[in-house]
Amino acid sequence: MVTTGAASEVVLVDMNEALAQAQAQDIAHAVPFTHAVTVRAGSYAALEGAGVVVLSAGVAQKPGETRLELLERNAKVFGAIIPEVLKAAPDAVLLVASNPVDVMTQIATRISGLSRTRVIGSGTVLDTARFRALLAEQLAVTPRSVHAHVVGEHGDSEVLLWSSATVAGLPVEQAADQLRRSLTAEDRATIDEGVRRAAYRIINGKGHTAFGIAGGLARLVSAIGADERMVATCAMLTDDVCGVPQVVLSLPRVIGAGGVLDTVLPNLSAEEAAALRRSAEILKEAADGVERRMGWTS
Ligand SMILES: NC(=O)C1=CN([C@@H]2O[C@H](COP(=O)(O)OP(=O)(O)OC[C@H]3O[C@@H](n4cnc5c(N)ncnc54)[C@H](O)[C@@H]3O)[C@@H](O)[C@H]2O)C=CC1
Ligand SMILES: CC(=O)C(=O)O
Repeated sequence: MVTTGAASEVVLVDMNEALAQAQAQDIAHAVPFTHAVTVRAGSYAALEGAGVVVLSAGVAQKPGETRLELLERNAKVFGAIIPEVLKAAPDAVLLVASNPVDVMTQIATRISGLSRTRVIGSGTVLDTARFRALLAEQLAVTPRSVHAHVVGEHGDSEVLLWSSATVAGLPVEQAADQLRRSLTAEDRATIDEGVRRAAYRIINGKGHTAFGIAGGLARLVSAIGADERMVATCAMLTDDVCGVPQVVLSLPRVIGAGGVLDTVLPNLSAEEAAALRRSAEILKEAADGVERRMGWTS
């Protein structure tokens, strides 16, 4: 947020106060090279007046662990922090990053009691970025010129929408032909694996992922602050996805002041629709299970 000027003030709140202080100081020392942003650590009370609160507290995956395995532990963390956040910043948009981000968005919606449009999960924003980056590399163009989306779970069952992916208005296969680049079934499988398994690989190498999600969250904060009506694949509680009712997952959403302003359902091939339905079923089952175990439903 500091390097892009997404906010004028950034406050870090963490149960580890010494860590929050140290991070805030370190980041503040980058400000002379970036934008006019103030950065500080604080208690929940310091969130007063915040337009957006990013929820990223909790535990992260260890090497080999799936995102869904974090569910129980992070649900308890949200039970503790969301009431505190809302006391200080009752009008903020909640932007959820903690994993499993889709189900955590459902939990945040329930605990906060806010309108579903004000509780956004970063969802597959990062996977969409990874898809665009890998396709761009394959086609030798900049990722900004690749229009492609990942929908469904931010996790193992996510769905890469190859059928609607375009470059210069052309389906990617035709663009690859004109650009004299290979895009065989094998290339596509490599890209699919590269997107779907990216977090596992990065966590194996450095213990956590940070830069990609930071870029995505900062971009979403800008879009909300400036009422941009930017389309991004964010997670939100949705009435029906391919026949699965009341499920939180990612679809292209219009993001602006106040949160999610609208949702667009892309054209899906039969295979993509079946995969999205499967992803919705997995998330629904995980969310229903944690709601039962936390005693929120009978
Ligand atoms: N949505 C996405 O695309 C991504 C999500 N993540 C998720 O974000 C979360 C955080 O990841 P990292 O920053 O790498 O982990 P981390 O362990 O470095 O940071 C988590 C922080 O939460 C704090 N915390 C824990 N319980 C708390 C409580 N009750 N109140 C206040 N603070 C509390 C800890 O003190 C710690 O500093 C994880 O769930 C991770 O899986 C990480 C990267 C990408
Ligand atoms: C950690 C995580 O969810 C990611 O980098 O995709």
